[in-house]
Amino acid sequence: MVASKRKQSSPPSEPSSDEEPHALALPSGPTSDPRFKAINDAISDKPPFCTGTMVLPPEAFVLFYGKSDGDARRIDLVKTSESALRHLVQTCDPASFGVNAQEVYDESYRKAGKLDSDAFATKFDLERSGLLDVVRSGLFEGLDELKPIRAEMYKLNVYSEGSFFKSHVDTPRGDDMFGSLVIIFPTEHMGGELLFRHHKKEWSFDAAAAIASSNAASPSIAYVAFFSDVEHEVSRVTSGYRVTLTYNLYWTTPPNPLRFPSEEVAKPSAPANEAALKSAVESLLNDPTFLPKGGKMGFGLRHQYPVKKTLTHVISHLKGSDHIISNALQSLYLTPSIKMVFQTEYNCLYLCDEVPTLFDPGEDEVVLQSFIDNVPGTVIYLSEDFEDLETGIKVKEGDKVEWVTDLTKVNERGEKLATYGNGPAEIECVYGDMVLLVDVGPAARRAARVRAAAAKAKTRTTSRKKGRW
Ligand SMILES: O=C(O)CCC(=O)C(=O)O
Ligand SMILES: [Fe+2]
Repeated sequence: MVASKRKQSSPPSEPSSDEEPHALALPSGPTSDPRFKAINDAISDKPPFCTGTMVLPPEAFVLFYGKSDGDARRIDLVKTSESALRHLVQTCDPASFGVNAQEVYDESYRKAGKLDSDAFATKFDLERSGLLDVVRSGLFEGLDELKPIRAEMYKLNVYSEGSFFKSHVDTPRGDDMFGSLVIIFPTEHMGGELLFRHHKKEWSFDAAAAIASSNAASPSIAYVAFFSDVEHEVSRVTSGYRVTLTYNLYWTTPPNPLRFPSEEVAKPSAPANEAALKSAVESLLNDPTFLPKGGKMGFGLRHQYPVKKTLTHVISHLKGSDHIISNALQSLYLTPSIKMVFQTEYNCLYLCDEVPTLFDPGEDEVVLQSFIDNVPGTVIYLSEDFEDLETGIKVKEGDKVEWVTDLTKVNERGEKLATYGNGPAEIECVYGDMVLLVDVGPAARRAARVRAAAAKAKTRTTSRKKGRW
């Protein structure tokens, strides 16, 4: 079948000549739709990062470094001198970054020194410091605070006067990677704040100021951990030396499940907004005018997730409010699924069940038919009265998607999946824009499901209370 010429009873508006050929025609303003207001109001994110300082024993600040046999040096990053730091800078290589799969050196984008992990050894022991537990509860909420994570050391960086790293995301090094951790040593410096941008919000962290104001009797490091799909940059260092260790953070399985605190032993409370969100979804499902004949609720996810070929791992790796939404739906016996979303020609979205590999980087348009022929998934028509006169395909009532939270970003083309990263993208692992889709069934059947969920929640509370008395 050739790519159909889509004809619609109300034709999609032609982009005007000064518009991008692929200007997004995404479903607009669910956040302002009164039916979805309560849900959107209940979705509040904690910031996508956590920061702090940590007092460490004196040996933790000792660093050995060198690039060839026999030339290793020792430096104590608490008591160091200007000349010792200058030597460290001279030993570093220029730090690169990634534009898609390419490694790039460009001092107008990133100016910093780096040592790979085979050129240094630090006495800072991340495992023993207990910092990973602090990071886990700083980044995650509810039961996710109990999920085990692991860190892999990545690089040592030195930002001397005039150094910076412009806006980027951290390149995924596996589909189980969720974050990055930066340790900033207490070497004197000014500037070099880490700035974050996510969904129209901005934050910054000034590690030098945090260490200075910690007033600890013993020296401390500063740390910042963040979801690595969140855009960030290091502002220009205006004086001194900013010495950092970077780690990639991964989900993992507990090495010894018996040692790991189970839900029964330690149960962090659910995030404060989860109950409000659940009751807002409940009210919507109870509304007989909402998708009366059935259909799907769609939620644009706020984070991106690293993917290789399949998407099956994503549902258990959700971050921030994405995770809270999925939990609320599951507690109402709904089964959300994750789809990778592409905008195609003719005002259509294609929601893929796996990562497509059919892109021709030279193609201007993502052609719907090539998806249909090659990737399992679902066509979503953004116009309600869509009808393809050639094939007779119509939007059926039961196929309708109501976008409950904004679908702000979609993947446009394969080549755009990876962008500016802190290293070259591994071609088989990229960040993707995704949505959470959930079939809600016709109104008549939904009420029973909501009642059953409410009854189950009540039984759970009563039996817990009984146990306690
Ligand atoms: O040094 C920092 O605070 C962040 C560095 C960074 O973003 C990176 O190395 O990718
Ligand atoms: Fe980064």
